Amino acid sequence: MAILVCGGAGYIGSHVVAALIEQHEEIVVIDRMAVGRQYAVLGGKLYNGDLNDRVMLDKIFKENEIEAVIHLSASSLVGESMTQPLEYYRNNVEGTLRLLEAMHKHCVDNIVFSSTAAVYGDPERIPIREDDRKIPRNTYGETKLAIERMLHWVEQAHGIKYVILRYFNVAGAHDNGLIGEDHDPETHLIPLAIQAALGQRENIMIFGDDYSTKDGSCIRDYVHVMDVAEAHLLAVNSLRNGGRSGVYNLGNSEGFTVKEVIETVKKVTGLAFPVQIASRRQGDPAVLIASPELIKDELNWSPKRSSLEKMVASAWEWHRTHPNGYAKGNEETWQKESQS
Ligand SMILES: NC(=O)c1ccc[n+]([C@@H]2O[C@H](COP(=O)([O-])OP(=O)(O)OC[C@H]3O[C@@H](n4cnc5c(N)ncnc54)[C@H](O)[C@@H]3O)[C@@H](O)[C@H]2O)c1
Ligand SMILES: O=c1ccn([C@@H]2O[C@H](COP(=O)(O)OP(=O)(O)O[C@H]3O[C@H](CO)[C@@H](O)[C@H](O)[C@H]3O)[C@@H](O)[C@H]2O)c(=O)[nH]1
Repeated sequence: MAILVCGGAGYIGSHVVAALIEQHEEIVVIDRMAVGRQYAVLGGKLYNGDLNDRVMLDKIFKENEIEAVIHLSASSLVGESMTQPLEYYRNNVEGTLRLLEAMHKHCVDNIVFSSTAAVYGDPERIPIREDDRKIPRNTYGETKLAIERMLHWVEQAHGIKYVILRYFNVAGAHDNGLIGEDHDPETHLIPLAIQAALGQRENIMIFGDDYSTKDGSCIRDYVHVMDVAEAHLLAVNSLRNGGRSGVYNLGNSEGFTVKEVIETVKKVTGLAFPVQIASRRQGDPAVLIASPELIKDELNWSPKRSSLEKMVASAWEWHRTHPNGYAKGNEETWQKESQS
Protein backbone atom coordinates (compact mmCIF):
# COMPACT_ATOMS: atom_id res chain seq x y z
CA MET A 1 0.00 0.00 0.00
CA ALA A 2 1.37 3.41 -0.95
CA ILE A 3 1.02 6.97 0.25
CA LEU A 4 0.35 9.53 -2.47
CA VAL A 5 2.16 12.81 -1.84
CA CYS A 6 0.72 15.65 -3.93
CA GLY A 7 3.29 18.43 -4.29
CA GLY A 8 6.06 16.07 -3.11
CA ALA A 9 8.71 17.82 -5.23
CA GLY A 10 8.15 21.15 -3.47
CA TYR A 11 9.94 22.53 -0.45
CA ILE A 12 7.88 20.98 2.34
CA GLY A 13 6.65 18.02 0.26
CA SER A 14 10.22 16.85 -0.38
CA HIS A 15 10.88 16.83 3.37
CA VAL A 16 7.67 14.84 3.92
CA VAL A 17 8.87 12.32 1.31
CA ALA A 18 12.23 12.08 3.12
CA ALA A 19 10.43 11.39 6.41
CA LEU A 20 8.23 8.74 4.77
CA ILE A 21 11.35 7.06 3.35
CA GLU A 22 12.73 6.83 6.90
CA GLN A 23 9.47 5.18 7.93
CA HIS A 24 9.96 2.66 5.05
CA GLU A 25 6.74 3.66 3.31
CA GLU A 26 5.91 3.03 -0.33
CA ILE A 27 5.64 6.49 -1.87
CA VAL A 28 4.00 7.89 -4.98
CA VAL A 29 4.47 11.57 -5.81
CA ILE A 30 2.49 13.79 -8.15
CA ASP A 31 3.89 17.23 -8.89
CA ARG A 32 3.47 19.44 -11.91
CA MET A 33 7.15 20.31 -11.63
CA ALA A 34 6.64 23.97 -12.51
CA VAL A 35 7.85 24.83 -9.03
CA GLY A 36 8.82 21.30 -7.97
CA ARG A 37 12.38 20.10 -8.26
CA GLN A 38 13.12 16.61 -9.52
CA TYR A 39 16.26 16.30 -7.39
CA ALA A 40 14.31 17.16 -4.26
CA VAL A 41 12.43 13.87 -4.44
CA LEU A 42 14.70 11.42 -2.64
CA GLY A 43 12.61 8.32 -3.31
CA GLY A 44 9.32 6.85 -4.51
CA LYS A 45 7.63 6.95 -7.89
CA LEU A 46 7.31 10.43 -9.40
CA TYR A 47 4.50 11.44 -11.77
CA ASN A 48 4.98 14.76 -13.52
CA GLY A 49 1.36 15.82 -13.69
CA ASP A 50 -1.27 18.31 -12.67
CA LEU A 51 -3.89 17.73 -9.98
CA ASN A 52 -6.45 19.31 -12.26
CA ASP A 53 -5.88 16.53 -14.80
CA ARG A 54 -8.60 13.92 -14.14
CA VAL A 55 -7.08 11.40 -16.53
CA MET A 56 -3.69 11.61 -14.84
CA LEU A 57 -5.22 11.19 -11.37
CA ASP A 58 -7.24 8.20 -12.52
CA LYS A 59 -4.08 6.63 -13.92
CA ILE A 60 -2.19 7.15 -10.66
CA PHE A 61 -4.97 5.65 -8.54
CA LYS A 62 -5.30 2.71 -10.95
CA GLU A 63 -1.57 1.99 -11.20
CA ASN A 64 -0.89 2.16 -7.46
CA GLU A 65 -2.60 0.85 -4.38
CA ILE A 66 -3.01 4.15 -2.52
CA GLU A 67 -4.06 3.94 1.12
CA ALA A 68 -3.68 7.60 2.10
CA VAL A 69 -3.00 10.97 0.51
CA ILE A 70 -0.81 13.79 1.80
CA HIS A 71 -1.90 16.87 -0.12
CA LEU A 72 0.62 19.71 -0.16
CA SER A 73 0.25 20.95 -3.71
CA ALA A 74 -0.96 24.51 -3.99
CA SER A 75 -0.22 27.98 -5.19
CA SER A 76 0.86 29.51 -1.91
CA LEU A 77 2.19 33.03 -2.15
CA VAL A 78 0.26 35.62 -0.17
CA GLY A 79 1.24 38.59 -2.38
CA GLU A 80 0.62 36.79 -5.69
CA SER A 81 -2.78 35.55 -4.50
CA MET A 82 -3.94 39.16 -4.24
CA THR A 83 -3.25 39.85 -7.91
CA GLN A 84 -4.22 36.41 -9.30
CA PRO A 85 -7.28 35.33 -7.30
CA LEU A 86 -8.83 33.29 -10.12
CA GLU A 87 -5.67 31.24 -10.56
CA TYR A 88 -5.59 30.59 -6.79
CA TYR A 89 -9.20 29.36 -6.76
CA ARG A 90 -8.55 27.24 -9.84
CA ASN A 91 -5.35 25.63 -8.67
CA ASN A 92 -6.13 25.24 -4.98
CA VAL A 93 -9.88 24.70 -4.75
CA GLU A 94 -10.50 23.05 -8.11
CA GLY A 95 -7.32 20.94 -7.81
CA THR A 96 -8.44 19.62 -4.43
CA LEU A 97 -11.93 18.97 -5.77
CA ARG A 98 -10.44 16.78 -8.51
CA LEU A 99 -8.29 14.97 -5.95
CA LEU A 100 -11.24 14.27 -3.65
CA GLU A 101 -13.33 13.05 -6.62
CA ALA A 102 -10.55 10.61 -7.49
CA MET A 103 -10.20 9.49 -3.87
CA HIS A 104 -13.96 8.90 -3.64
CA LYS A 105 -14.01 7.01 -6.93
CA HIS A 106 -11.09 4.78 -5.89
CA CYS A 107 -12.28 4.32 -2.28
CA VAL A 108 -9.29 6.03 -0.62
CA ASP A 109 -10.50 7.54 2.61
CA ASN A 110 -7.59 9.21 4.43
CA ILE A 111 -6.12 12.61 3.60
CA VAL A 112 -3.66 14.93 5.34
CA PHE A 113 -4.07 18.47 4.06
CA SER A 114 -1.64 21.43 4.20
CA SER A 115 -3.54 24.43 5.40
CA THR A 116 -2.16 27.67 6.75
CA ALA A 117 -2.14 30.30 9.45
CA ALA A 118 -3.46 32.60 6.71
CA VAL A 119 -6.99 31.21 7.30
CA TYR A 120 -7.24 33.28 10.50
CA GLY A 121 -6.67 36.73 8.99
CA ASP A 122 -6.16 39.26 11.78
CA PRO A 123 -6.30 37.06 14.86
CA GLU A 124 -8.74 37.83 17.66
CA ARG A 125 -6.16 36.73 20.23
CA ILE A 126 -2.56 35.52 20.48
CA PRO A 127 -1.62 32.70 20.54
CA ILE A 128 -4.19 31.58 17.99
CA ARG A 129 -6.26 28.50 18.78
CA GLU A 130 -7.88 26.31 16.16
CA ASP A 131 -11.46 27.39 16.94
CA ASP A 132 -10.69 31.12 16.78
CA ARG A 133 -12.34 33.42 14.24
CA LYS A 134 -11.31 32.90 10.64
CA ILE A 135 -11.58 35.86 8.29
CA PRO A 136 -8.70 35.52 5.79
CA ARG A 137 -7.02 38.75 4.66
CA ASN A 138 -5.84 37.30 1.39
CA THR A 139 -7.13 35.09 -1.42
CA TYR A 140 -4.59 32.40 -0.59
CA GLY A 141 -5.97 31.95 2.95
CA GLU A 142 -9.51 32.12 1.59
CA THR A 143 -8.87 29.22 -0.83
CA LYS A 144 -7.38 27.11 1.99
CA LEU A 145 -10.39 27.81 4.20
CA ALA A 146 -12.72 26.83 1.35
CA ILE A 147 -10.86 23.52 1.07
CA GLU A 148 -11.10 22.95 4.82
CA ARG A 149 -14.89 23.38 4.58
CA MET A 150 -15.00 21.08 1.56
CA LEU A 151 -13.19 18.37 3.54
CA HIS A 152 -15.72 18.71 6.34
CA TRP A 153 -18.73 18.15 4.06
CA VAL A 154 -17.05 15.43 2.01
CA GLU A 155 -16.38 13.47 5.19
CA GLN A 156 -20.07 13.76 6.15
CA ALA A 157 -21.21 12.39 2.80
CA HIS A 158 -18.42 10.05 1.72
CA GLY A 159 -16.50 9.15 4.88
CA ILE A 160 -13.14 10.54 3.74
CA LYS A 161 -11.29 11.31 6.99
CA TYR A 162 -8.85 14.20 7.18
CA VAL A 163 -6.16 15.77 9.26
CA ILE A 164 -5.79 19.47 8.46
CA LEU A 165 -2.42 20.94 9.45
CA ARG A 166 -2.39 24.73 9.60
CA TYR A 167 1.30 25.50 9.29
CA PHE A 168 2.67 28.81 10.40
CA ASN A 169 5.96 29.94 8.74
CA VAL A 170 8.01 26.96 7.69
CA ALA A 171 11.80 27.36 7.66
CA GLY A 172 15.09 25.47 7.58
CA ALA A 173 16.35 22.48 5.61
CA HIS A 174 16.92 18.76 6.09
CA ASP A 175 19.76 17.60 8.36
CA ASN A 176 20.95 15.27 5.57
CA GLY A 177 22.17 18.31 3.61
CA LEU A 178 20.48 17.06 0.43
CA ILE A 179 17.23 19.01 0.35
CA GLY A 180 16.15 22.51 1.26
CA GLU A 181 14.21 25.53 0.03
CA ASP A 182 14.67 26.44 -3.63
CA HIS A 183 11.98 28.69 -5.05
CA ASP A 184 12.38 30.79 -8.19
CA PRO A 185 11.58 33.54 -7.64
CA GLU A 186 12.07 33.33 -3.86
CA THR A 187 9.60 35.35 -1.80
CA HIS A 188 10.10 34.07 1.75
CA LEU A 189 11.88 36.15 4.32
CA ILE A 190 14.63 33.82 5.61
CA PRO A 191 15.93 32.58 2.23
CA LEU A 192 15.75 36.14 0.85
CA ALA A 193 17.82 37.48 3.75
CA ILE A 194 20.30 34.64 3.23
CA GLN A 195 20.52 35.51 -0.47
CA ALA A 196 21.31 39.08 0.57
CA ALA A 197 24.02 37.75 2.90
CA LEU A 198 25.47 35.71 0.03
CA GLY A 199 25.53 38.83 -2.17
CA GLN A 200 22.98 37.28 -4.55
CA ARG A 201 20.68 40.26 -4.09
CA GLU A 202 21.44 43.86 -3.28
CA ASN A 203 19.42 44.08 -0.09
CA ILE A 204 16.49 42.82 1.91
CA MET A 205 13.32 44.89 2.21
CA ILE A 206 11.24 45.09 5.36
CA PHE A 207 7.61 45.24 4.25
CA GLY A 208 6.27 47.83 6.65
CA ASP A 209 7.72 49.19 9.89
CA ASP A 210 4.54 50.90 11.05
CA TYR A 211 2.64 47.91 12.47
CA SER A 212 1.59 47.91 16.14
CA THR A 213 4.38 45.54 17.16
CA LYS A 214 7.43 46.04 19.35
CA ASP A 215 9.63 47.29 16.49
CA GLY A 216 6.95 48.09 13.90
CA SER A 217 7.61 45.06 11.66
CA CYS A 218 5.35 41.97 11.28
CA ILE A 219 5.58 39.07 13.71
CA ARG A 220 5.53 35.44 12.56
CA ASP A 221 5.87 32.03 14.21
CA TYR A 222 8.60 29.99 12.49
CA VAL A 223 8.57 26.18 12.52
CA HIS A 224 11.31 23.85 11.26
CA VAL A 225 10.50 21.95 8.09
CA MET A 226 11.64 18.62 9.64
CA ASP A 227 9.29 19.14 12.58
CA VAL A 228 6.55 19.87 10.04
CA ALA A 229 7.39 16.68 8.13
CA GLU A 230 7.26 14.70 11.38
CA ALA A 231 3.73 15.99 12.02
CA HIS A 232 2.62 14.49 8.68
CA LEU A 233 3.83 11.05 9.75
CA LEU A 234 1.91 11.34 13.01
CA ALA A 235 -1.18 12.52 11.12
CA VAL A 236 -1.15 9.79 8.51
CA ASN A 237 -0.45 7.11 11.11
CA SER A 238 -3.32 8.36 13.24
CA LEU A 239 -5.77 8.18 10.32
CA ARG A 240 -4.55 4.72 9.31
CA ASN A 241 -4.98 3.51 12.86
CA GLY A 242 -8.61 4.59 12.90
CA GLY A 243 -8.09 8.04 14.45
CA ARG A 244 -10.75 10.66 13.80
CA SER A 245 -10.55 13.77 11.67
CA GLY A 246 -8.89 16.81 13.21
CA VAL A 247 -7.61 20.32 12.58
CA TYR A 248 -4.30 21.40 14.11
CA ASN A 249 -2.04 24.44 14.25
CA LEU A 250 1.60 23.73 13.53
CA GLY A 251 3.86 26.37 15.02
CA ASN A 252 6.12 26.98 18.01
CA SER A 253 4.01 29.49 19.97
CA GLU A 254 6.79 32.06 19.73
CA GLY A 255 6.80 35.06 17.42
CA PHE A 256 9.68 36.99 15.87
CA THR A 257 9.56 40.31 14.08
CA VAL A 258 10.92 40.69 10.56
CA LYS A 259 13.72 42.83 12.01
CA GLU A 260 14.63 40.13 14.53
CA VAL A 261 14.76 37.51 11.79
CA ILE A 262 17.07 39.70 9.71
CA GLU A 263 19.34 40.29 12.72
CA THR A 264 19.44 36.52 13.34
CA VAL A 265 20.47 35.92 9.73
CA LYS A 266 23.27 38.47 10.14
CA LYS A 267 24.40 36.81 13.38
CA VAL A 268 24.29 33.23 12.06
CA THR A 269 26.01 33.99 8.74
CA GLY A 270 28.45 36.51 10.20
CA LEU A 271 27.76 38.60 7.09
CA ALA A 272 26.43 42.15 6.81
CA PHE A 273 23.99 43.26 4.08
CA PRO A 274 21.85 46.32 3.39
CA VAL A 275 18.32 46.44 4.79
CA GLN A 276 15.65 48.80 3.40
CA ILE A 277 12.25 49.77 4.71
CA ALA A 278 9.53 49.33 2.10
CA SER A 279 5.76 49.79 2.22
CA ARG A 280 3.47 47.14 3.69
CA ARG A 281 2.75 44.08 1.54
CA GLN A 282 -0.93 43.71 0.69
CA GLY A 283 -2.67 40.92 2.63
CA ASP A 284 -0.20 40.68 5.54
CA PRO A 285 -1.65 40.45 9.07
CA ALA A 286 0.55 42.12 11.72
CA VAL A 287 0.96 39.15 14.07
CA LEU A 288 0.56 35.37 13.62
CA ILE A 289 1.54 33.10 16.51
CA ALA A 290 0.21 29.58 17.00
CA SER A 291 -1.03 27.72 19.97
CA PRO A 292 0.18 24.20 19.06
CA GLU A 293 -1.22 22.58 22.22
CA LEU A 294 -3.87 20.52 20.42
CA ILE A 295 -1.47 18.68 18.12
CA LYS A 296 0.88 18.10 21.05
CA ASP A 297 -1.97 16.61 23.09
CA GLU A 298 -3.78 14.64 20.42
CA LEU A 299 -1.05 13.55 18.00
CA ASN A 300 1.87 13.68 20.41
CA TRP A 301 3.81 16.10 18.21
CA SER A 302 6.92 17.42 19.88
CA PRO A 303 9.03 19.86 17.85
CA LYS A 304 12.75 19.26 18.21
CA ARG A 305 14.15 22.30 16.43
CA SER A 306 12.22 25.28 17.76
CA SER A 307 15.00 27.85 18.25
CA LEU A 308 14.98 30.56 15.55
CA GLU A 309 18.76 30.60 15.51
CA LYS A 310 18.90 26.85 14.81
CA MET A 311 16.28 27.20 12.06
CA VAL A 312 18.24 29.99 10.39
CA ALA A 313 21.47 28.00 10.79
CA SER A 314 19.82 25.02 9.14
CA ALA A 315 18.60 27.18 6.22
CA TRP A 316 22.04 28.83 6.01
CA GLU A 317 23.78 25.45 5.77
CA TRP A 318 21.59 24.51 2.78
CA HIS A 319 21.97 27.82 0.95
CA ARG A 320 25.69 28.07 1.70
CA THR A 321 26.34 24.62 0.25
CA HIS A 322 23.78 24.97 -2.60
CA PRO A 323 24.01 28.65 -3.59
CA ASN A 324 22.26 27.87 -6.89
CA GLY A 325 19.64 25.52 -5.49
CA TYR A 326 19.11 22.13 -7.14
CA ALA A 327 19.05 22.66 -10.83
CA LYS A 328 20.72 25.77 -11.98
CA GLY A 329 24.04 24.42 -13.10
CA ASN A 330 24.86 22.17 -10.17
CA GLU A 331 22.90 19.03 -11.09
CA GLU A 332 26.07 16.97 -11.38
CA THR A 333 27.38 18.05 -7.99
CA TRP A 334 24.01 17.33 -6.50
CA GLN A 335 23.81 13.87 -8.03
CA LYS A 336 27.30 13.00 -6.76
CA GLU A 337 26.39 14.20 -3.29
CA SER A 338 23.16 12.26 -3.18
CA GLN A 339 24.90 9.06 -4.24
CA SER A 340 27.71 9.33 -1.72
N1 LIG B 1 6.07 27.42 3.15
C1 LIG B 1 5.31 27.77 4.18
O1 LIG B 1 5.76 28.47 5.09
C2 LIG B 1 3.88 27.31 4.26
C3 LIG B 1 3.11 27.74 5.35
C4 LIG B 1 1.78 27.33 5.43
C5 LIG B 1 1.25 26.44 4.50
N2 LIG B 1 2.01 26.04 3.46
C6 LIG B 1 1.42 25.10 2.51
O2 LIG B 1 2.27 23.97 2.39
C7 LIG B 1 2.22 23.43 1.08
C8 LIG B 1 3.62 23.30 0.53
O3 LIG B 1 4.25 24.57 0.55
P1 LIG B 1 5.72 24.77 -0.02
O4 LIG B 1 6.28 25.96 0.66
O5 LIG B 1 6.45 23.49 0.01
O6 LIG B 1 5.38 25.18 -1.52
P2 LIG B 1 6.09 24.72 -2.87
O7 LIG B 1 5.57 25.66 -3.88
O8 LIG B 1 7.54 24.59 -2.69
O9 LIG B 1 5.49 23.29 -3.12
C9 LIG B 1 4.24 23.05 -3.69
C10 LIG B 1 4.39 22.01 -4.77
O10 LIG B 1 3.09 21.73 -5.32
C11 LIG B 1 3.22 21.62 -6.72
N3 LIG B 1 1.93 21.95 -7.32
C12 LIG B 1 1.27 23.13 -7.23
N4 LIG B 1 0.12 23.05 -7.91
C13 LIG B 1 0.05 21.80 -8.43
C14 LIG B 1 -0.88 21.11 -9.23
N5 LIG B 1 -2.01 21.69 -9.66
N6 LIG B 1 -0.64 19.84 -9.59
C15 LIG B 1 0.50 19.21 -9.17
N7 LIG B 1 1.44 19.82 -8.41
C16 LIG B 1 1.22 21.09 -8.05
C17 LIG B 1 4.32 22.59 -7.10
O11 LIG B 1 4.92 22.25 -8.34
C18 LIG B 1 5.27 22.49 -5.93
O12 LIG B 1 6.29 21.54 -6.16
C19 LIG B 1 1.31 24.37 0.29
O13 LIG B 1 0.03 23.80 0.24
C20 LIG B 1 1.29 25.64 1.10
O14 LIG B 1 0.09 26.34 0.94
C21 LIG B 1 3.32 26.45 3.31
O1 LIG C 1 11.33 40.40 1.46
C1 LIG C 1 10.55 40.23 2.38
C2 LIG C 1 9.76 39.06 2.51
C3 LIG C 1 8.88 38.97 3.57
N1 LIG C 1 8.78 39.97 4.48
C4 LIG C 1 7.87 39.84 5.62
O2 LIG C 1 8.26 38.72 6.35
C5 LIG C 1 7.13 38.06 6.91
C6 LIG C 1 7.12 36.62 6.44
O3 LIG C 1 6.88 36.61 5.05
P1 LIG C 1 7.06 35.32 4.13
O4 LIG C 1 8.33 34.66 4.45
O5 LIG C 1 6.80 35.75 2.72
O6 LIG C 1 5.91 34.36 4.65
P2 LIG C 1 4.34 34.65 4.78
O7 LIG C 1 3.87 35.63 3.79
O8 LIG C 1 4.06 34.95 6.23
O9 LIG C 1 3.71 33.29 4.34
C7 LIG C 1 4.23 32.04 4.74
O10 LIG C 1 3.63 31.67 5.94
C8 LIG C 1 2.21 31.56 5.85
C9 LIG C 1 1.70 31.15 7.22
O11 LIG C 1 1.92 32.16 8.17
C10 LIG C 1 1.88 30.51 4.80
O12 LIG C 1 0.53 30.36 4.68
C11 LIG C 1 2.48 30.85 3.45
O13 LIG C 1 2.24 29.80 2.54
C12 LIG C 1 3.94 31.05 3.62
O14 LIG C 1 4.48 31.52 2.38
C13 LIG C 1 5.91 38.84 6.44
O15 LIG C 1 5.56 39.75 7.43
C14 LIG C 1 6.42 39.61 5.22
O16 LIG C 1 5.77 40.85 5.02
C15 LIG C 1 9.55 41.11 4.37
O17 LIG C 1 9.45 42.03 5.18
N2 LIG C 1 10.42 41.21 3.32
